[in-house]
Amino acid sequence: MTRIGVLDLQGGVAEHVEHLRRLGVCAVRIKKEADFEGIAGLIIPGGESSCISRLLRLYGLERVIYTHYAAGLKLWGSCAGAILLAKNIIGEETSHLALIDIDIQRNAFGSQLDSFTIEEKIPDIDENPIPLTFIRAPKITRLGDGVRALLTMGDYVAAAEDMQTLVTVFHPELTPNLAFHRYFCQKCGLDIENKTEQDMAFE
Ligand SMILES: NC(=O)CC[C@H](N)C(=O)O
Repeated sequence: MTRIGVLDLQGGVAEHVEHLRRLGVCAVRIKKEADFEGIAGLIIPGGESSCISRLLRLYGLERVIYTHYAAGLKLWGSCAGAILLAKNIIGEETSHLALIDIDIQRNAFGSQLDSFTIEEKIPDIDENPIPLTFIRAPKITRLGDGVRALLTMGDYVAAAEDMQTLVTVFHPELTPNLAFHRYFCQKCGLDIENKTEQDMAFE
């Protein structure tokens, strides 16, 4: 179980695969049930949550995710992925996978034009500030029991986790920084060396 899957239906797949590769982790593009074999974690990338949700159902992958989740698969949803994993989407009647007890508000910052990148220190993730890119990002507005905030910003939470699932409303895969990918791989039980980004750039 040393591989990490990236759900490859729509959205920012290649960027996650590249970040995992830079960490020396075997990344698997997940398109069908057989691809889940031997993965310790699954990244659900950013993109368009309604589109990814439709494709998940079309290809029968919701059931496969539930089965593997029940067997211990770790999950990370970035942006649209976080929306897909949330138990409750504000203003919508139904949720999608509903595997982490949070409320989330879609498109909470406005349109694509209101995208931005900031740097924040997130002590649980890395000792150095991490660049965070928000693109039509949601806001996490409630955390349920067993869910803890990794980054709170004013009136919303931007990153959170429970025992099995990590959610970020921003896109670590769109910056050169590897801290969130390293953290997720460690959450999945992978033995990631603590190499710096500079070390890896010269490999
Ligand atoms: N960058 C993103 O993943 C945007 C998410 C998108 N606004 C949605 O609702 O799915």
